[in-house]
Amino acid sequence: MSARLSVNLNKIAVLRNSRGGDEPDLVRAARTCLEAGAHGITVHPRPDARHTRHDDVLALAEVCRAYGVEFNLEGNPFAPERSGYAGFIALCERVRPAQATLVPDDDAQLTSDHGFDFVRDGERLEPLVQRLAALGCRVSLFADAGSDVARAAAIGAQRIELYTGPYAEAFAAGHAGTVLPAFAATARAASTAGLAVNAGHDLSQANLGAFLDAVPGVEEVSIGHALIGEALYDGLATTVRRYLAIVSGR
Ligand SMILES: CC(=O)[C@@H](O)[C@H](O)COP(=O)(O)O
Ligand SMILES: NCC(=O)COP(=O)(O)O
Repeated sequence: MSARLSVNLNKIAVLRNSRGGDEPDLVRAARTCLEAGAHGITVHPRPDARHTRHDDVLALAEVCRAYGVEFNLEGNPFAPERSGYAGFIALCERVRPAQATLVPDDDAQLTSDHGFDFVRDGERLEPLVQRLAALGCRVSLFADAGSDVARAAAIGAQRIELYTGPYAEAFAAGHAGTVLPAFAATARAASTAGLAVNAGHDLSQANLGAFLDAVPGVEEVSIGHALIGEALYDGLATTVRRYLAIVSGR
């Protein structure tokens, strides 16, 4: 089984937002990725709208529908709605993404930096997981290596997404081998509990292959920051094809 590649377009939105206006255009970027063979599109709108915004979510959901690929919407279901941000569940009700990935990130965080504590958060997650499942969304929960993933299965999630930030850091420091066993063990525990496994955060062309070789059964990787950065040098379509070459056959 090859892992599928969902391209996160948040960073294109950051560039666009830095000047206002519509360029670079997220819909064009999504089409470019999909025509290059990407299996899906991911965005993670934040309540402060510093990346993708409500209108982006609607437009990208439409593009994914038109291409027959999965739209993966990420967000914190507990973040309160505010002007310009309807709230994660309301957004899911509006666009019914193929996959809703719940992430416990606060406004103050620069980026996502940990998974859920399923023992502590399980009770309040459960009704939201059920609500999203009733909308027809596959529900994936952001999870740290070593977390109690059986509890994620017990509250009705269908997948976990392994938070790979610590792996990327260890890889960059030359000691990926010290953290990979925990990721592999968590993936195996997820699979035993009936959960499929996604992975994401700071994955790159440099570190992706070693991760997929060591961690069994990863079904999808969502990649944005490194991919969009690499695309500045090599072009978006070429970069997506390079990621596809890495994931294929693993
Ligand atoms: C859950 C996750 O890891 C991604 O959604 C990541 O947060 C995207 O990157 P930015 O936070 O830079 O948008
Ligand atoms: N879920 C992870 C994601 O969408 C992309 O994370 P990153 O590659 O931007 O760090």
